[in-house]
This record gives sequence, C-alpha cells and structure tokens, in this order.
Amino acid sequence: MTRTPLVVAVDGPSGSGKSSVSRQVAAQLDLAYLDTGAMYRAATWRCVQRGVDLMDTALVADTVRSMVLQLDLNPRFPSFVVDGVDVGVAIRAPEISAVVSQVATNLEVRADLGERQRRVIAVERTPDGFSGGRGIVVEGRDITTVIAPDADVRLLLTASEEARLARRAREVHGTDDAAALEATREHVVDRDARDSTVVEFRTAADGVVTVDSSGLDLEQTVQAVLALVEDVAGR
Ligand SMILES: Nc1ncnc2c1ncn2[C@@H]1O[C@H](COP(=O)(O)OP(=O)(O)OP(=O)(O)O)[C@@H](O)[C@H]1O
Ligand SMILES: Nc1ccn([C@H]2C[C@H](O)[C@@H](COP(=O)(O)O)O2)c(=O)n1
Repeated sequence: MTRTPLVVAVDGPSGSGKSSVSRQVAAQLDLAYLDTGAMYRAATWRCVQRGVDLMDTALVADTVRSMVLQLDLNPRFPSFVVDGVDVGVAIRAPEISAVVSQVATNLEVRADLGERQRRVIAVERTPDGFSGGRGIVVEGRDITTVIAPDADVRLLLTASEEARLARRAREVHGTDDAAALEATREHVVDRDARDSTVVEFRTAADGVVTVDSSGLDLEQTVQAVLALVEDVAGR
C-alpha cells in the first residue's frame, strides 16, 4: 500500500529529550531524521574554525551562507559533514555549546538554515529522499511554528527544569549531585533563556500537542510519542 509522506515536527527546551526520542521514533517508523540543532552547531563550528568574531553578525551570516553542509538523515547513523569534514563529534564540544546561541540568534543565519531545513523536508516528501518518500522527523526549537507549521504531527516535548538538569548532568558528569547540577545550569537554563529571545519553544502554539516527559523514562517517552503519531496520523 502506498502511503502519503509523514512529517513529524518536534520542538522543546534543552534536555527535554528531543534528539534521543526523535531518533528512536524515526528509526521505528522507518523515516528520515533531521536534528536542526546540529545544523546550528555545524554553522557555529565553521565560524569558530575560521576565527570569525561572533558579534560581527554580517560576517557570521556570510560564513554560514557559504557553508557546504552534507547531511545523512539515517536515524541510526546521522552525520554532519561541513566542507568535507565530519563534524559529528566536534559540534558537541563544550566550546561550541557555550557560543552556539550567538549564531542561533542571528536572524540572517536563521533565514538561511531555515530555508535549508525546508528543502530537506520537501525532498523527504518525494521518492528521491533518504526515506524514499515515507517522510521525516524534524526536531529543534521552531519546527512546529516556523519551519513546518503544516506538519502532520506537531509536538512540544517538555520536562521540568529539574528533570532536564538532572538528565544533562548524568549524561555529561555521570552524576546528578549538587555540583554537577550547578555545572550544568549554564548549558541548559541559561542557553534556553538566550535562545528564547528569538524563538518560542516553552509554550505550545495552537494545534501543537504537549508531551511532558518529567515522570517518564526514555522508552516510555518514545512510546508516548509513537502513540500520538498513531492517534493523529494513523501510523
Ligand atoms: N524521558 C527521559 N527520561 C530520562 N532521560 C532522558 C529522557 N529523554 C532523554 N533522556 C536523556 O536526557 C539527555 C538529554 O536528551 P537529549 O539530548 O535527547 O535532549 P535534547 O532535548 O535533544 O537536548 P538539546 O536540545 O540540548 O540537544 C540524554 O542523556 C538522554 O538519554
Ligand atoms: N530549530 C532550532 C534548533 C536549535 N536552535 C538552537 C538552540 C541551541 O542553542 C542550538 C543547538 O541546539 P541543540 O543541539 O542544543 O538542540 O541551536 C535553534 O535556535 N533553533
């Protein structure tokens, strides 16, 4: 049976589980997967590599516009290649996390990367895409509202600040003791505050369903999202 392409849009704050959950949902539904946060990180990596002053918004925008970015949309092995260099690990470095908001709040950069994201989604609606026309799960901060407001499923994945801090602390420091929580705050709470000056990802827009994962483990959250997709789109 031929099915129409499915687009699942997921937004949410840092540490809410967007990447982990979206990847697993895409893999289980045999869809492509796009992590738009990684695109902002790749853009930041290129600027940092070239010694660009991130306060120079015009130069940052030019540097990002000329970036050749190749994406592998396989949810099992997603990859990001910038100008021929695999940046999958480098873009997660603390030095990139510390400054990525400066690039992500540059409105010219947002316009450029947003256009690239829309093109990826359009291709995944055709047989030429990675998914062969089955569709895509796209996650970030403005996917449900700006990039794909027409997505079949629109979801805001949230969790309490406490839960998000504890998850990130365990991931980065191997513990969620008081010192680890404090060391993590800058990368979760403060970054969200900076990012939310240009995009709204704390409150669900009209038609966007909220899933609160504070009391759920990763597997339960994946199941909750799969149930929602089944409910809304019959998959
Ligand atoms: N429901 C959950 N319960 C417990 N841990 C979770 C849950 N969802 C995700 N995690 C864990 O929390 C951490 C953060 O998840 P993830 O990186 O997917 O969040 P994110 O929303 O994509 O964050 P960011 O936007 O900062 O990249 C990971 O270690 C992940 O395994
Ligand atoms: N659609 C998006 C995706 C991401 N961002 C910003 C938010 C973060 O500061 C940065 C990296 O995202 P992460 O990998 O932590 O999810 O990019 C955004 O503004 N819009």
